[in-house]
Amino acid sequence: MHLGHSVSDSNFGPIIKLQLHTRTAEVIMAGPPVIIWRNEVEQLLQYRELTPRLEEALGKFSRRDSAEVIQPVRTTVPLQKHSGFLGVMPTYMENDGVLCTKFVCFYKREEGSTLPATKATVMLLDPEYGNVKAVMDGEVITGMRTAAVSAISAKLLMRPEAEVLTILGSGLQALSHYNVFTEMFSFKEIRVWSRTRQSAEGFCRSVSGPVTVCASVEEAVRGADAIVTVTRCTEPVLFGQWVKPGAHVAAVGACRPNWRELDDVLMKEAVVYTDSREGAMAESGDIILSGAEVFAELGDVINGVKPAHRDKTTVFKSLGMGVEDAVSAQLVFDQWKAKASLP
Ligand SMILES: NC(=O)C1=CN([C@@H]2O[C@H](COP(=O)(O)OP(=O)(O)OC[C@H]3O[C@@H](n4cnc5c(N)ncnc54)[C@H](O)[C@@H]3O)[C@@H](O)[C@H]2O)C=CC1
Ligand SMILES: O=C(O)C1=NCCCC1
Repeated sequence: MHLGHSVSDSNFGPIIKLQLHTRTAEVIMAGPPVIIWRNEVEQLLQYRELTPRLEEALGKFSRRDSAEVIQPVRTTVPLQKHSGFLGVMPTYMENDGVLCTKFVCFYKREEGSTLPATKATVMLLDPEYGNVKAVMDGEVITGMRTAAVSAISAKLLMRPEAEVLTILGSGLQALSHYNVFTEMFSFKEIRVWSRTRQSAEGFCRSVSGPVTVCASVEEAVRGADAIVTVTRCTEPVLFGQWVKPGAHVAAVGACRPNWRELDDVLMKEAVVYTDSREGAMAESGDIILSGAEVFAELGDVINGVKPAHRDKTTVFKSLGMGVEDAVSAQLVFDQWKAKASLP
């Protein structure tokens, strides 16, 4: 460390009358964090760049090397009056110099509510000095990184000859999952089920290709090779008796220990993979209440330490991880700087 200039009161007031490191002065003079809001995040984040970074990050997380990733299970604060939770999701990636926190509020919502299930903000910090470098809208990041991780699970666990994809739910996650699954795979048929035909039809109008609206979950999932569950339900909606043997299920909703999307039959018959074992044991009602065994993390498969049972029925139980937000936010920030021609 070399010492920089002496800064006098006349320049900076009483706050800094110190020998400052040149770098410290730069940080202080760097000004407020940049704000990168929804439209800009949408323009800057692309699956083709995001997905390989997420795959690498899942592998790093599962190595449990504190120089690669420190990411505790998220802290949740109940917002009882609003049937919701605040989740705080810090992550530090020492080797990559990435320090990040996401704040995400998520809600159970009343039957028929059209309010969104989640609202999120992401902060990127300088790990050496602790100043906030960027504040970003977290909605697009949450939508895209969650869908991209489900697509990674399908790449690893779905049968290569898969033809039929079913999406249960028709909200934000349904849309981001449709986008990345159709970008990465070639399905012959895509089906959607939602609680009302109207919202399923609205979903079909919002996407670029043909989607079959199904009247029941059973009709939607019978014979499907890949099933994505992206609902806000708190009781099982997908039952094992309807699921084709060898199908792959990416289960994204039900992120509280007493919430369910999948029934016990499916949980016990399938080989169960998660993003984080600790997260799953703390937060996943589908795992905790069914007593199903977690076979592996996705990162274990990526690292080659656990097999991908493509021949069997597989469930990827996604809870969402801070490291996914950290990698996404760093990518957005890098792209933003490149666009602004900054170092
Ligand atoms: N694993 C992860 O990393 C993440 C999980 N999530 C979870 O994914 C789920 C979907 O999120 P979004 O698409 O953002 O929500 P959204 O509110 O945009 O869409 C939710 C969908 O679930 C349907 N739904 C609501 N209650 C239902 C019920 N009782 N039975 C069946 N369907 C029901 C709605 O009609 C809608 O189609 C939520 O549970 C959310 O908490 C969200 C972000 C990240
Ligand atoms: O990882 C996330 O972000 C979320 N996970 C589950 C619930 C809402 C947000």
